[in-house]
Amino acid sequence: MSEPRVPVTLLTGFLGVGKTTLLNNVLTHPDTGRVAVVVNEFGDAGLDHEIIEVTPEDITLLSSGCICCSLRGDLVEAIPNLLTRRERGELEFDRIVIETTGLADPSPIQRTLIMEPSLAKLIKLDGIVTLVDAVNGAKTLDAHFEAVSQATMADLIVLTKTDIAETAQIQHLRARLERLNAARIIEVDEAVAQPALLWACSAIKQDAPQADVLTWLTPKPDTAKGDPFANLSGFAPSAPANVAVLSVHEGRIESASLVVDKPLDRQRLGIWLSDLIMGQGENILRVKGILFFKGEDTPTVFHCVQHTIEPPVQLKTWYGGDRRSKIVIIARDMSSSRLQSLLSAIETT
Ligand SMILES: Nc1nc2c(ncn2[C@@H]2O[C@H](COP(=O)(O)OP(=O)(O)OP(=O)(O)O)[C@@H](O)[C@H]2O)c(=O)[nH]1
Repeated sequence: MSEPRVPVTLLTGFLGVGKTTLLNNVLTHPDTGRVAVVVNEFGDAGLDHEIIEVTPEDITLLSSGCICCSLRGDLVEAIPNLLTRRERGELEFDRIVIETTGLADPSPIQRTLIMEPSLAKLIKLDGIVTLVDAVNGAKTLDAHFEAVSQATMADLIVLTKTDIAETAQIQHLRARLERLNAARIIEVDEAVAQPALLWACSAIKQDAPQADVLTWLTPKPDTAKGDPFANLSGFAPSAPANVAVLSVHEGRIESASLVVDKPLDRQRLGIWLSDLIMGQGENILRVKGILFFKGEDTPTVFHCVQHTIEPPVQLKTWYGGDRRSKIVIIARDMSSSRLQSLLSAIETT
């Protein structure tokens, strides 16, 4: 059965990173289908909706506030309104992009999109795309936890302003981001040339190709070690020489990962996950994984953000011999040994 829900992409990134510029490039690309845009602007002086180059009817503006803290109610109304207008034939679109304010923490928005019953039946969160400025990104990560949170939440990170950044600056920032998040990192030119890279970048879908699932979970196989899951957590085992000392904000972020050889019990794993989220939800930025359950031929992919568990999805196909479950936790203000011990409890389930 085809997916009736409309895919929604959350486009985030700090103030001035280049969200509107990328969106304009994507919307005018001949390969981009029909996209409805929801723009959230902070304060009364927002102009983004005036400089986005799609027809005004295709843009819904949520102004004077930030959707992560005050305007989630508006979002709950804006999306059904767009879909009603599509049903009436007033608008044509196949996907929705929400451009957040630069100060937005994506996790509460993500929670609204997944958990709000009136939205969950209409839309499917297609992925969180976070833009990071190659010139100013390092300073922004130093100064703003929102920027760290945006980078940590991403299913895909797009480096902007690479045209005016030094090569060393880009490498340095990449290494720093890789320590925060296992998500794939591309440069803005790639996204402009091939906008489809921005879509479906989360692997939470039944027909996700195996390679995409592995990239989503483990984008950087450590070929030197011959173990594709050596970088499972997205954190390098030790800081590469060119990585700056982490900012106080990044210092609050820890991660841990686990690979389990034997098939898991679906019910018990569910209890483990609920206990984790109920007990530690405030601090859990992300849990994601691929799980092989007893008696099931294909694995199940899942992810959670803070208190939100997105409904797990069992993949239709899986080839190859590696049938180990792999789980990553990224959290703030929790030690990696604490995370590791929470994860280890899975092995006794
Ligand atoms: N050189 C260069 N400039 C860029 C790039 N992307 C964006 N800019 C410039 O950066 C400035 C901010 O870009 P916007 O697209 O408005 O950024 P934004 O993230 O939408 O900004 P806010 O909505 O204020 O958060 C503009 O002057 C853009 O022309 C890029 O890849 N390279």
